Amino acid sequence: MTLESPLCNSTATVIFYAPNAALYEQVKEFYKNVLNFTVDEHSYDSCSLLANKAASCNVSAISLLVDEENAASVTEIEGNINNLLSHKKKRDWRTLQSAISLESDKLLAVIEKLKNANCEFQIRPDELNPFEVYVIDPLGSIVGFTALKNAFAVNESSRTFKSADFVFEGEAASSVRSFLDDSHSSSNDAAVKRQRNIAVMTSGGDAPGMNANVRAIVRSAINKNCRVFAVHEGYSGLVNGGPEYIKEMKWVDVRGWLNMGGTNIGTARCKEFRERWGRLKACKNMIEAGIDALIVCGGDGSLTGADLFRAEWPDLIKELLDKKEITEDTYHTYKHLNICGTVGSIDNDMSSTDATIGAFSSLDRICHAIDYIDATANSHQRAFVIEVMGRHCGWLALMAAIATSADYVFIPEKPTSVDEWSDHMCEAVSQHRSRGKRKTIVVVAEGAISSNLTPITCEDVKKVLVDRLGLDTRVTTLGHVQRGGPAVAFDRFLATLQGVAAVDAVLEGTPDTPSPMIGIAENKIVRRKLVDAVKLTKSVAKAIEDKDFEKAISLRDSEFHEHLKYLIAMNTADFREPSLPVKKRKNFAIINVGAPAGGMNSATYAFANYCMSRGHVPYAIYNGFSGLARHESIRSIDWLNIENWNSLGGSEIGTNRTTPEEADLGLVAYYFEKYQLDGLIVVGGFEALESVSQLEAARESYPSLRIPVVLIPATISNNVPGTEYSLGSDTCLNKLVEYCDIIGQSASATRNRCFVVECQGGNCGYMATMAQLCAGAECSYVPEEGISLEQLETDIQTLKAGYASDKGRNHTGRILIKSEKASKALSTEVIGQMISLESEGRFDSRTAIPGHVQQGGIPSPIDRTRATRFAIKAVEFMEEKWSVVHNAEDEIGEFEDSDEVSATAAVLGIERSHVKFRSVKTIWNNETSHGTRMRREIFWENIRDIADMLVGRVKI
Ligand SMILES: Nc1ncnc2c1ncn2[C@@H]1O[C@H](COP(=O)(O)OP(=O)(O)OP(=O)(O)O)[C@@H](O)[C@H]1O
Ligand SMILES: O=P(O)(O)OC[C@H]1O[C@](O)(CO)[C@@H](O)[C@@H]1O
Ligand SMILES: [Mg+2]
Repeated sequence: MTLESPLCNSTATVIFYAPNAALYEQVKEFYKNVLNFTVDEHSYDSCSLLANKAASCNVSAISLLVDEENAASVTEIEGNINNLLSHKKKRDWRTLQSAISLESDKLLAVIEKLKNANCEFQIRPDELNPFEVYVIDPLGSIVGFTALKNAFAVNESSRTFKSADFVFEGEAASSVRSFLDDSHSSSNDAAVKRQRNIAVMTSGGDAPGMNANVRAIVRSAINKNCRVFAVHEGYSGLVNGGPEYIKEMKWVDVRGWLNMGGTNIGTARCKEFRERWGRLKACKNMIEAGIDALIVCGGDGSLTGADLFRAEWPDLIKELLDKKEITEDTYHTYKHLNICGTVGSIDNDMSSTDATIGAFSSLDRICHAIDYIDATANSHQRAFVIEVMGRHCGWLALMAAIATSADYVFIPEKPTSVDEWSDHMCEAVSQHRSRGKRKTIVVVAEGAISSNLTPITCEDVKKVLVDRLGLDTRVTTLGHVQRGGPAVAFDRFLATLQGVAAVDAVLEGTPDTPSPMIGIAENKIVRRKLVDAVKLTKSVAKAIEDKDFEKAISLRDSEFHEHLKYLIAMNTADFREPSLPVKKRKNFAIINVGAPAGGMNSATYAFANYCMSRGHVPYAIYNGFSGLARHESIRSIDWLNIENWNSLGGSEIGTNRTTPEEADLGLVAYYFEKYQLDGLIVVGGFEALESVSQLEAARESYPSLRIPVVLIPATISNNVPGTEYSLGSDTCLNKLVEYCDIIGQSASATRNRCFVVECQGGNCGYMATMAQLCAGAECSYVPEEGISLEQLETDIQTLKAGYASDKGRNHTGRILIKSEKASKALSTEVIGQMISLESEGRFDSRTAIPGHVQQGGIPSPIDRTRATRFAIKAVEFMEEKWSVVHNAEDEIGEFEDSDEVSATAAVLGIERSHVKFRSVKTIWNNETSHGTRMRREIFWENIRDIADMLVGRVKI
């Protein structure tokens, strides 16, 4: 049914499905006679029809009552709605709710009508100055009317208030049904009664990003009509209970938390919770505080505790009932524990997720420290033994060793025997020294062991280096420095998305759904069964205990396994006998194309080392295709020359945007022939994709180009078709977020000031969107959306309202992010001036442009380690595909192209949860927007919605 309201400034369409005729009539009656909507009638007798309708018309609200029988269709509808959102970019969808803007006199007319019709409704904040009116339709959906131009702005308190009243998103059957029950039975307070109480806790060792996680949980939950409580001091807070430990959180309470290290709600290692009596107390305290759902952010220990609590809950609550400590009613209300884990720990030791919140921040601290130590080690020709945290997990040590090209690493998952470890290490170190290396770095995980499970300490390692190799050796234990400081961008992103997903998960949870844990697989946030994740994590510990190290490694995620294999190969490069027989050894080359991006040098480093370990000759083509064509700038790579490249930004081999056709395709092919190249890795952005596409298309004409070619996307814009991640985008994002933190601090200190920060990214709004999410900026303007005056005005109104409601120390610096190409007419400067003019003297604005700073600097550990992984995968791909393209000839010796052959020119990218090689031809022909020089499909749109939601932005 589509209804149009003459009361509205613009058409408001409500679409609904009611499972029976009586209810259908009731709803129609309500909209038609009570709210005086004009009715344009259609009848829908199935959920799918409704879904189709939803997909085909301009719907701004949807009202659904769904019974159990139709639950499956709800999923279908939600699927359709999501499709609709992603394809048609309709951003004004709200399920199970509608918000209608009216002139204030019309609003008063609505109130009159509701009164006359004897409807239950609420007016907020009060009758004298009403700006929001709510009424519940017979399906249980909230219809809101507001006299304000935009329903979610105004000021902090009303924003919280408003959003708290508006959402029953995606919950479908159970919540709507009980909403309906409540609204039949009782008073104006129905909405308040329906609110769920969600508690959030941080537990175990603190980790950067925990605050971002709590912030996202608090705001997302408030936005979904829930009350949120923080349990302070981890499980101790739950065991002790009471208002001192379990405190309600409001929207403003988490302001500014995004970039704070540690955890502001405290954490603990709580012995009592390990005991049943402690968990019984926790159970009672949770019930007394009225908590319906608990989200625990912590490491493997905390989530093991959470899983145990979940398993025991029925017994615990029954015991409380039997002892008459709770009533029968309470027992029934809280019979099922609704619990969810978000994984926060620097150790990255939890199975079923690629990363835990805090791990990459910690890795960042470690890499910085080792980069610094490198300089002093090099100066004195010393050896350094560096102990890093990670408890029983070697992830931090392994990744740090890769990112800093350490000489050797000790991790618990791959021990050697007591007799052998010193020989192995000494062989690697002495070979590196004999090739001219002046320094030695050995990374030791704090949980390092030998294969009989005896610990290997830094002092043990030092003794061997001194006694056997005579090296001047120092030990550095990095300690808790690794846990401190602000979260890196990735952890803010991970923590925020996990927080939002956790709130969704607990709201969708039913007694029958298994408790979830939120993790990440490559680039995709995933929901896993907590019980399985805990089981798998325990099995790693058990495998180590049983000395089954192969199994331990296989049980860690596949990325861990791969990284370890690659590190071992790279570390023996150039001195062990290559692993391939002579006849399989090849000549492979690497080239950089486009603007510089963090990680380009790591890719060259890993490419060269891995090639050497296999027996291939690694060539570098210097200064792009133009360098090759004009100056024959191609040389084989010398091991010692690239030794410190991992920590260098920019491109050591030089990069430019010239494509082979622009440089001279014939000459390029000639040099490929001359150097007998068997494969090429191109590292770069859009021009690199174009280059690979040209090389692939020219195979028919030039036999020397009939070789596998792999594009490793590398550009800060992250706009390369065929991937959701490009090298350099993480480094850039960190630079930008760091910059925004500093600018934000300046804005805060100056009190009434905001900054418009302009960021790079070409025609792609990815960087601006991510910076908005990770820096907590008020909004971001991107080329894909442009800047409408209406949106700008709304954003300025929100800013004004925000500054007006700031009090005392609550003054916060506000930042707006603008992509350099968001608008042809509205420059950053103009936007800044408009804000200043519109602010009527209440605040002022400044602009800030970080410019090319975003391209440079020390590459982030993510870019370094992914570059390593991708470069080695690319070599493996070339080894595998060489014969496919080399032998692609028909009977008379002509080149014979086919899908299989053309797919040997590939993009190595991340799409959702997978790392994939995909045909450049397919990507170039079907997925590339050649005019705007970027991928056609936008994969980060939901990130924009989340970023906006968490700062309460109103989107027109
Ligand atoms: N098996 C368990 N049963 C009950 N509670 C547990 C269990 N394991 C851990 N916990 C609870 O979780 C708390 C934190 O666990 P732990 O010290 O192992 O840290 P973590 O969550 O693994 O984080 P991190 O390793 O990052 O410090 C413990 O102090 C305890 O209260
Ligand atoms: O801070 P604490 O309690 O000394 O614990 C240190 C441990 O915590 C962690 O930092 C996180 O689990 C481990 O890496 C380390 O072993
Ligand atoms: Mg742990």
